[in-house]
Amino acid sequence: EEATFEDDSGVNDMGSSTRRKRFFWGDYQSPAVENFMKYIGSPYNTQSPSVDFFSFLRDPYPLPKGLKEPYSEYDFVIIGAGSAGCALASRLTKNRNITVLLLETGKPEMILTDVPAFAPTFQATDYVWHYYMEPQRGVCLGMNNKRCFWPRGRAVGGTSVINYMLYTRGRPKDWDRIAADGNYGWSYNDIIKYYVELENANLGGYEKQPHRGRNGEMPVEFVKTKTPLSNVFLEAGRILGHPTVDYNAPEELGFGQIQVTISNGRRYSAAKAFLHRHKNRPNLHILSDTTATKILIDPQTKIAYGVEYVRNNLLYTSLVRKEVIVSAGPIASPQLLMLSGIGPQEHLNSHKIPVIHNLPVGRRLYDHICFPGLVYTLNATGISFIENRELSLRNTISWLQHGDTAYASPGGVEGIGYIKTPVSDDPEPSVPDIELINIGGSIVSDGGPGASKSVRKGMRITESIFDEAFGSIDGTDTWSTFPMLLHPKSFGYIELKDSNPFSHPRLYGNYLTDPRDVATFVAAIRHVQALTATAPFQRYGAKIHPAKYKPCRKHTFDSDEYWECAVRTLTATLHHQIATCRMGPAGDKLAVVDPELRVHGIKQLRVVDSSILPRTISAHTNAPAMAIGLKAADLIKQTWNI
Ligand SMILES: Cc1cc2nc3c(=O)[nH]c(=O)nc-3n(C[C@H](O)[C@H](O)[C@H](O)COP(=O)(O)OP(=O)(O)OC[C@H]3O[C@@H](n4cnc5c(N)ncnc54)[C@H](O)[C@@H]3O)c2cc1C
Repeated sequence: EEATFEDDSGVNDMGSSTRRKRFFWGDYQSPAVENFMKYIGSPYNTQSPSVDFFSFLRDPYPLPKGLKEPYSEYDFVIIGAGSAGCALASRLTKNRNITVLLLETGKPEMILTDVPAFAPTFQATDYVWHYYMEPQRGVCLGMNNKRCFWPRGRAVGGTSVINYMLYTRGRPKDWDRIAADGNYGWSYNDIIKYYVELENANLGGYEKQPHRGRNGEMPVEFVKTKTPLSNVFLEAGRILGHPTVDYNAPEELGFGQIQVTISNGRRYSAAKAFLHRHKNRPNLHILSDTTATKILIDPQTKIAYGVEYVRNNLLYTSLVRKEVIVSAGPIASPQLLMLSGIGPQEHLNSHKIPVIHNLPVGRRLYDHICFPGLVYTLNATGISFIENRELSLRNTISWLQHGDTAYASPGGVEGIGYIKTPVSDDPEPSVPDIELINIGGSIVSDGGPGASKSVRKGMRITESIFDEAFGSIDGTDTWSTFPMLLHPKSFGYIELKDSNPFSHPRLYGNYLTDPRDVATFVAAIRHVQALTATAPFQRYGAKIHPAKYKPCRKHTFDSDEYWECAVRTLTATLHHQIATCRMGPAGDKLAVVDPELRVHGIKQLRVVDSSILPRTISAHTNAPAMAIGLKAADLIKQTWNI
């Protein structure tokens, strides 16, 4: 399969020549999505530019007045306007003498992406990349074709446009361990500065603490509407010795009310926080619907000097005076490096990609998986989120006016609890091995007649597995917590499928290949059982639902073997893939970038996004990605004295 280019070179309106060719690439088609919702993320198809029926609802990023084409040269080109890329672009362009081109495959956000409750729905649209993990024996057994779905955001704002908006920073020890590996400048004391810088914390009672920021662009708040179950979780936690805390505070482990990047009931993406207010900067050019296909690197000098990208079926080249920065996220960043000749030599050879530098790109991948099947029935009605009850016209109007009601809820998540199970082998008491995600409902809450079923669909759970396990309680009042494995021993990797920049790479999760990961899940489930046995939960008659899963029929309900099988059936990722462009000092055999995020062995090229995280951290990865973007801006400014 080969790309063909038809010459259509032109001179742009600024008088500088831009290499511009018509672009065709084999058979790439937008992933098929079956319903109306696809149009809000309007299909992306390189064969014919799609008509965007909803463009009038989107928030456009036009080039500065009078400029019809981008310049042919910039100081920096940033590939990917995601959590990290937006933060970085905002800081670099503060200096009006510095020009930045920000390239993004996806479209700008729109009014519907602002609604927190719709978060799961976007996984059916072209606001995400529809990646699937390669089949792996013994996991994801309950998912369509036994494959786990790995969506990533495809929008100006990246994954922060479609994520669940939970705000977590990680434990101090997580960051200190990254620094101890030789990554100077990445200890907790170094990184907290960037969390404080980005936050505008409005957390009744907590915001005055020294570790919180009040002057940043990103609102961090509590959710306005909660169920009574939110306090039940905290109360039960205290009974079992988990204090109620600001879980983002450095001091102690505990349970806390959820903190979110939502303000006045509206999602705050990285684009909203970092780009909107700066979109008129003449030195920041943002191109949406634009895909970088190659980083241009001189094979002799190993200097990155530009980027090739496709926009409206035309192939462009932009050169850089200073650096190319790859912020395309943990799947696309390693893919783009490999397509550009940086990666494992043998692997690149096998795809006939000329090798510029041999590095272990994509060879390591950590992820956070969880188990969404721990569902409790209750003896009362009207106390949990149920879509059919909550997403009413009255509540829509209230949300529009006051930013409240279930529309403002991040998918029903109400709290987080960090625990250290008895099977943890981490000698450090302050590092948890499980995060409990407290839900004011469960995966059956969006079920029942006419409901969206969007969470189970987002996870790609098959209808038959779901119905057999949960059909009898679908759409009823329930409580649930998703235990998330924070520091898996198992890890995967990424490889190219081929050399087509529009192909999806091959993604290998290797979930639960280390038996200690299974043991941690089982220990977490036992802890939740103890939690729900306490008086606060028993006031509501909380009773575990004995879900029947086809692959687990031979196991007795509630045996360790049953739970292992259940976890292997509903193996759901929380989408925190990291480490595919791992950071590490020179001499670290697994490192792709150095502690200043420069690609080892290549000049003028950095990776700035969640892919650089070398180790798992006890956190969801949006806040860390934004902090990485801000820190990278300081590193780059130091390098160039700007
Ligand atoms: C469904 C879901 C829910 C999540 N929920 C949470 C949560 O509640 N809290 C939390 O902290 N984290 C959450 N995460 C994870 C978190 O949002 C991401 O880890 C984080 O946003 C990643 O930031 P990033 O900058 O590394 O990459 P991204 O934000 O993914 O940005 C990469 C950008 O690059 C673009 N791109 C890729 N290739 C190219 C190319 N070739 N040319 C141009 N552009 C390109 C992409 O379209 C994308 O916009 C969630 C993730 C998912 C998928």
